[in-house]
Amino acid sequence: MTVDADFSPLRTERLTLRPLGPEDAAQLHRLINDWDVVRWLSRVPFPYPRELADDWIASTHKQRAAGEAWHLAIVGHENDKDVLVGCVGLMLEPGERSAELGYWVGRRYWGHGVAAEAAGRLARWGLANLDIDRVVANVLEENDRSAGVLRAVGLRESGKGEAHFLARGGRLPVRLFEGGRDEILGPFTEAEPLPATPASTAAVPAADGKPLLLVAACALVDTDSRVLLARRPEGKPMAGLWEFPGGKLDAGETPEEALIRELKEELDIDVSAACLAPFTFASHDAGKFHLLMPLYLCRRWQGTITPREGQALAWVKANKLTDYAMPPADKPLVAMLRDFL
Ligand SMILES: Nc1nc2c([nH]c(=O)n2[C@@H]2O[C@H](COP(=O)(O)OP(=O)(O)OP(=O)(O)O)[C@@H](O)[C@H]2O)c(=O)[nH]1
Repeated sequence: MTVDADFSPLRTERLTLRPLGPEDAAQLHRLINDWDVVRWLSRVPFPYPRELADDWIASTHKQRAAGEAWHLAIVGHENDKDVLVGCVGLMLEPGERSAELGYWVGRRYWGHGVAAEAAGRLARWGLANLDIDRVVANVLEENDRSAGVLRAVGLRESGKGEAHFLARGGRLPVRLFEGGRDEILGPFTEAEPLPATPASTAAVPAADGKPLLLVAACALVDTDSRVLLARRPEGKPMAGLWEFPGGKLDAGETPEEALIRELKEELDIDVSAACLAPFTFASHDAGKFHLLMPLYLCRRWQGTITPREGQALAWVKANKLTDYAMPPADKPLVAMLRDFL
């Protein structure tokens, strides 16, 4: 298997998505030089010259290094061996906060749900790790099978358009698809389980009849008045959104105690309660529950901030906070921080 230092392979139950290597060129060419595959693809010629496989594989590394596109090999496991079965890609749309999803699977691997499994994995990775809020795609008007794949990933049909199909030598009608974070990662309110311990839900329901979820959060502020944001990692509801470090209260904890514990667990820093200054709070209807989140300010801590849960971190100037996509509950907090700092 190709090991690419800049990209850790993504795994699903049956598949591995990894960067393509020169050794994939022959198999890639065997699979894609097939009219039944190419006729559905817009940017692929037919017949497909063997050298193009090498050139295209090389270009995928450049595009990934430039942060423009992530084209990956879909690798399955057959008779205890890894085999290339197709490709999947996500291409950023400059200035749009969206990326275009594309994929193809070799004919002999059709009918096993490979495309949906691979495309779904890459779409979820993209929403959690790239600066996008939407995944878009298009399929040739009569390509019902691919439309089904996109629906399985969580995209919905949003309109009609036209695209150039290289192998067919012209523009043809396409169906446009798109999906946002809620559709592809699952809606926050349904995916988010209520806390296992009742400690962070108040005994008395909120006025709207929903349990109150108590979360303590903290704006760590450095000497340049920048605020630390942490990105919710893949697998959590609202993955890819930026938030203030913190978390739910455990049984018997005060908000300060919860925060001190969370800051240690998430960032490996020691904070004393005396350094946590109450700043403001969020009160937000999150669907199944009502979120009540005190936000503290902290300018002093001990230790080096280290992302212990694999989360991306960013030190952000107050006037740049709105450039970061955050959960809806945080929006009023950002405005207050901007005015204060
Ligand atoms: N820490 C934090 N949580 C926030 C913010 N904004 C916001 O809506 N939340 C919500 O508050 C809840 C905190 O949950 P969490 O999942 O981070 O809590 P946790 O650390 O206890 O995580 P865990 O349940 O995965 O162990 C989530 O529903 C989260 O979406 C924020 O700025 N910081």
